[in-house]
Amino acid sequence: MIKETLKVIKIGGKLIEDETKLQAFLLDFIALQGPKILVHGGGNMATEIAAKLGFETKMIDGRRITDENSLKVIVMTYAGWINKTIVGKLQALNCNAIGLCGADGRSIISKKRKVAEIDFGFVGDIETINTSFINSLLKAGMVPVFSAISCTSEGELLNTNGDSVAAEIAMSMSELYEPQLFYLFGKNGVLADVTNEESVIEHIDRNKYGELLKDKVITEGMLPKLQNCFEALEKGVSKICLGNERLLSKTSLHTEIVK
Ligand SMILES: Nc1ncnc2c1ncn2[C@@H]1O[C@H](COP(=O)(O)OP(=O)(O)O)[C@@H](O)[C@H]1O
Ligand SMILES: CC(=O)N[C@@H](CCC(=O)OP(=O)(O)O)C(=O)O
Repeated sequence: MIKETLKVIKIGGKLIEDETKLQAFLLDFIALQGPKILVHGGGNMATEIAAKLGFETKMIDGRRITDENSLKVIVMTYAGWINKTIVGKLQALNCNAIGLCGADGRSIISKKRKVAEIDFGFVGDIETINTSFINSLLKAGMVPVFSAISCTSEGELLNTNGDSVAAEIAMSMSELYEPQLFYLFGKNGVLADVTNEESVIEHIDRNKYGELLKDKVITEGMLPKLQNCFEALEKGVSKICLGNERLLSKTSLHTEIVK
């Protein structure tokens, strides 16, 4: 049976905070035909708000150490201001968006990460995606907009990297669709030299990924983006691309992850 394409798009913090870039992206997004899901981060804004409240932010390998105070800040920032602002803008463009975190409709159930070498605090690793609930929204013509907050089956909200949320949704939805995954962030793609926007690496396979990790070409926020990509390709995601805010509309520079 040929499955319908489902586009899962993740937008990052730097894009969200730039009004012009966000609007350009949203116009491309609403023009996409067929079922689609938007996932957003917002790490930068959470860090700024936490600083204003006098809380220091610690990140390890692109993931936030989330204590009780930072959990409150991130829930308010991601599931509140950012999620509702994006939904409002999409509704203004006649796109029937619905904003969600993992608790809504038990859509993203996670488990608190066990303390190993690092105690990440209130950070969740995703266990199940409620594919039938998400599909019912899609079938009703809605566009789910997910913030990077998951929830345990006991109702505890947990911080979950937005890149992982997007990858897990794409992988799980492959039961029903042929998902494609797009990461839109502040650069033209994965760069061989992070200071040179023209140095986009057009294709990355497992071997190349290993080399890039070994040579520390991929660091910080790029790590969670690429971590799940090869698993996603094995688990039914048919295409994975990374690029800037115009990735959906243009054919110029970007990175594609290949088997
Ligand atoms: N090889 C690389 N190519 C591009 N960006 C990289 C690379 N290595 C590390 N990065 C960093 O990763 C960042 C993207 O991750 P992140 O800030 O989490 O994005 P977002 O929040 O927009 O999704 C880039 O802005 C850049 O600073
Ligand atoms: C556990 C963890 O790291 N969660 C991320 C979730 C937000 C996110 O992914 O934001 P960007 O896409 O803007 O980076 C964080 O709090 O930064």
